[in-house]
Amino acid sequence: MEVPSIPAKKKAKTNGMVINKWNGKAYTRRYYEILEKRKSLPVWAQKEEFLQTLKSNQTIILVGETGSGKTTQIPQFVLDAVHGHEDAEKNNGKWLVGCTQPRRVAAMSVASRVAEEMDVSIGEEIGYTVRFEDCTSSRTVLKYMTDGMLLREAMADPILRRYKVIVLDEAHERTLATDLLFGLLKRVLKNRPDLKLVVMSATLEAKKFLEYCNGAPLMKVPGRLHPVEILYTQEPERDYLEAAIRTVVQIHMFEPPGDVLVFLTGEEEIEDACRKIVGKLGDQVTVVPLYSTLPTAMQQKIFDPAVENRRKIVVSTNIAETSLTIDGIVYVVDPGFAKQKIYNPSNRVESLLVSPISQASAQQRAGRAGRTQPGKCFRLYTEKSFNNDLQSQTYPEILRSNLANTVLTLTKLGVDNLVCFDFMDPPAPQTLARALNDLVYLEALDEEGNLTRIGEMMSEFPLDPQMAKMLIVSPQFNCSNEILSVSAMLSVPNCFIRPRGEAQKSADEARAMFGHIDGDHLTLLNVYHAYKQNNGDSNWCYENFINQRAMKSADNVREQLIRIMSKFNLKICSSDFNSGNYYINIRKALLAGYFMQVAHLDRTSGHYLTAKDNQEVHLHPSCCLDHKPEWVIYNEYVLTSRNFIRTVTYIRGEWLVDVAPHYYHLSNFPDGETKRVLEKLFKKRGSHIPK
Ligand SMILES: Nc1ncnc2c1ncn2[C@@H]1O[C@H](COP(=O)(O)OP(=O)(O)OP(=O)(O)O)[C@@H](O)[C@H]1O
Repeated sequence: MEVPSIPAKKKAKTNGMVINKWNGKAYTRRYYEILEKRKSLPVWAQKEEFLQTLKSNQTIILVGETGSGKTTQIPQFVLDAVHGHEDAEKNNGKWLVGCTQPRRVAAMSVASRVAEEMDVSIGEEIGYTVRFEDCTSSRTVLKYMTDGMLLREAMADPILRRYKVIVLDEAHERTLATDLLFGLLKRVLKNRPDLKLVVMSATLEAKKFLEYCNGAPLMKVPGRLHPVEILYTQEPERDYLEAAIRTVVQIHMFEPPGDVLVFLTGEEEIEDACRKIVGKLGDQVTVVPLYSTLPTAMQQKIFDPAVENRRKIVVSTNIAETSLTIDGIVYVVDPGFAKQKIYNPSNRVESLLVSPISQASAQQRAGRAGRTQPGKCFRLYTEKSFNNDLQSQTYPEILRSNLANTVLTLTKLGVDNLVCFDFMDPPAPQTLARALNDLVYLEALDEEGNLTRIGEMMSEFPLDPQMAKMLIVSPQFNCSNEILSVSAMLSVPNCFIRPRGEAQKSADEARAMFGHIDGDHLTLLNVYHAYKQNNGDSNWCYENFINQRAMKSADNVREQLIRIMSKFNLKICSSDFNSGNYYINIRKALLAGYFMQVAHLDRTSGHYLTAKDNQEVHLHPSCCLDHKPEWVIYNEYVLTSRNFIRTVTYIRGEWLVDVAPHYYHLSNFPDGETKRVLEKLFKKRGSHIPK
């Protein structure tokens, strides 16, 4: 593609008004106000240089400090440069500029900001797509999206035909999807000389990108709009949560007005901190939590302006770490920890563990202050610790993840030889082998590693491979309707509201009413059915402590999954509710997807052991089972003070032999109590014991 020089601004004047070329309307006063601010951002000083570099190169690496204007401005510069003379209407979806973000909150909020800056409506000329939500139209010319969504698009359109320019933002975060996009785009660029790639990163890892994108020019954008003062503690803190709360109180007492952003590690800790801050400061402050499982509308509350004379305190996980501008934030409190994914391929356990953040993360966090005015960042660790103990970069996600989904994606993308794929950091062979193995067990790949018909279908579902498999086989168990509902419920934030204080008991009682004797998956199904029977009534939700927004999302997700099922002519069916098999069929279908996530009760110790890997696990406190069945299936492995399994359902041992004999094949089963029990089961069935 020949990138034309920036077209001279078309000043179609009507009655002295300048018309917005994207929507044909006169610019509002707000547009000009924002434009003045935009022009003061550091990237503006290098707009010409950037456009020239873009014109003469296929790939550019751009590094800039947080707040220099990369995320909001660069895609707009690109848009101006590639814009032909057709307006958005005429373009009719023919071409696009895409900008990826590692996190959905950022993709959504940055898109809104850019729509405001361009004086157009969000979802029209500027849009976003995140998993299960597409806010774009045929007029869209600039699309912000999560990196995972672009990867999905590549599955349907491997050369990303519609894109003229792709901007990979926050590349230094090294998320799994961004890393895969790197490798993929490298191939696509070779086949599409007209496509351009802009890689944007915070300063630190530029060297690595330069080596990887051999020959691409590096452009540096120095400076930021407002300064951020960094303060460290003199001594290490023993309890970071307590220290964070204390710091918030001190900021409130002694610092001038300005809102506060506190980084903590997870939902429970955040809710706990919010309660304690309110306990100490009462209605002098407005405290707003932010974490990924909070429904979108609740997440948006962080952007509500603070009530007059009240300081706003946002308590968030690291999802607020990059790309987000929360107007009014002056102070950042950074205890230096985050939950990070870790994966152990030898026992297939992927879990989240609270660990120290990297220097790169710390800088991103500090960068959330000083965006719309000067700021301060309180690091709750010593300067020495920052310099000596924190790793400079966050360890790439690809090196600490279960890669089953990745392997499925790459296979679908036509990458036959994974070992030859140009990974920036190649994953451990053991992890790749494990992923391949799991996909063979799930029948997504054949023994030669080729995608099967089931694998083809699985790759179309935006779900983990096990859930996709469960959906695909559910018609065989005559319960696809129910499995759709369970999958939808598992894909949205927790539907149970559990307020602190007096209402907690009533909430627990309400939840118990939905409890199903056989476990949590069926409890979720009960909630979904009850919600539908009550026509999604908001009073019903309120009275039953059910999160209506989560339920609405579940409905939406379910519709999307139905569309994918229909595409493959997968039957939507149910067993007779009054038949004895209604729930049995559902539990068997659950097992047909999650047969690798089964635990067996060890009668002597009273603990569960995961099948095959013999890891000791415990039922999570949220589990609704009132007894300990011999065999259970679980949705998630949670590593905290103990190893917990969460969202658990009772299954029968014989079903393992019926539903997944290939996995429970005794020849590759480690010796121990579980194997002995399985041997008995095989014998009881009269089936030949596979050796
Ligand atoms: N929603 C918003 N409200 C007010 N100002 C905003 C908003 N979004 C962006 N800005 C302004 O634009 C500046 C640049 O934001 P942008 O996200 O483009 O920076 P960036 O260089 O990508 O930083 P980062 O890497 O931290 O995301 C912000 O510091 C802020 O001054």
